[in-house]
Amino acid sequence: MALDGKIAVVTGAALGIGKAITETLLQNGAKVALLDLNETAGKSLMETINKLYGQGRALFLNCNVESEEQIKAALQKTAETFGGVDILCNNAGILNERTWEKTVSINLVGVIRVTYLALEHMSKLTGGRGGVIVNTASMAGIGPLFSCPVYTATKHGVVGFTRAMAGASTTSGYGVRFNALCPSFVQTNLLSTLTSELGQFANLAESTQQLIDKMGILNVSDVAESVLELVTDETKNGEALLVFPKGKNYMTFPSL
Ligand SMILES: NC(=O)C1=CN([C@@H]2O[C@H](COP(=O)(O)OP(=O)(O)OC[C@H]3O[C@@H](n4cnc5c(N)ncnc54)[C@H](O)[C@@H]3O)[C@@H](O)[C@H]2O)C=CC1
Ligand SMILES: CCCCCC(=O)/C=C/C=C\C/C=C\C/C=C\CCCC(=O)O
Repeated sequence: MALDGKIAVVTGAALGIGKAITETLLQNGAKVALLDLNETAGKSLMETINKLYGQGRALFLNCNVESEEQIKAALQKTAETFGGVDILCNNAGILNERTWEKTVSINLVGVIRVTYLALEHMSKLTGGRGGVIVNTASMAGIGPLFSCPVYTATKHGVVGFTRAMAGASTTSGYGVRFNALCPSFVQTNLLSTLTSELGQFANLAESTQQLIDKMGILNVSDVAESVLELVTDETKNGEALLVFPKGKNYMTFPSL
């Protein structure tokens, strides 16, 4: 899938991995709607984008993925401004084992909520052009992080949702591919604030740090390049792409 002129929506676009995904999609010719609840960071990124790419390639929309109303409005504005939606990157996420219901609401329910509302614009069954959805899960969507059981559960949920939606799309004819991105540890605010967010599992902070030291840390641009692969390679549907500092590979699941 060539990206020239394609229209992308990225959630959690203002910082971290979402910011890098946004920059990579822009560099490859897409127009991007940046959805985030951090208005200060979102507007600042827009200023940079406008200087680099000129006006009209990107649009910042203040949107909390917990709000159906705000998501609907953001998708409508994107479709009106750019002329549809071809690519969705469900990337917004938090790690907080204290406010664990919020973690579920953003990381898992948020992905489902944005996906269903975006499909109204993207699915060929409802007048869309088809396209591709990439969900940022995590390697914790494949294996357990002992210090973050709820975060782990949400990411396993995202991988399962992505694979089931890929099958539903193929069988029903949405014309939309679905893939999950599963990075190991990435240098962002989420990782640097980790120790204060573990709640009742704070005693496991040290063993988690040992795991981080052992696995190493990715930079956001490596992760964004993997998103580009999942977006552009039209053979990929229902995949979970594992991304490590030393390389990447597609997860093989047991066939049932
Ligand atoms: N940093 C890491 O080591 C890894 C992160 N991930 C996942 O990558 C995704 C992005 O995380 P990072 O860039 O590391 O985090 P980050 O904290 O650097 O950035 C997250 C962005 O999402 C936005 N956001 C948070 N809640 C939101 C909401 N309710 N609605 C809209 N926007 C919201 C924030 O304002 C921020 O701009 C998350 O889903 C995370 O679970 C996956 C694997 C590793
Ligand atoms: C705890 C920080 C979480 C940062 C964000 C994230 O999603 C990173 C995940 C990276 C890798 C974890 C994946 C699987 C766990 C593999 C082995 C688990 C060993 C058990 C343990 O000590 O936790």
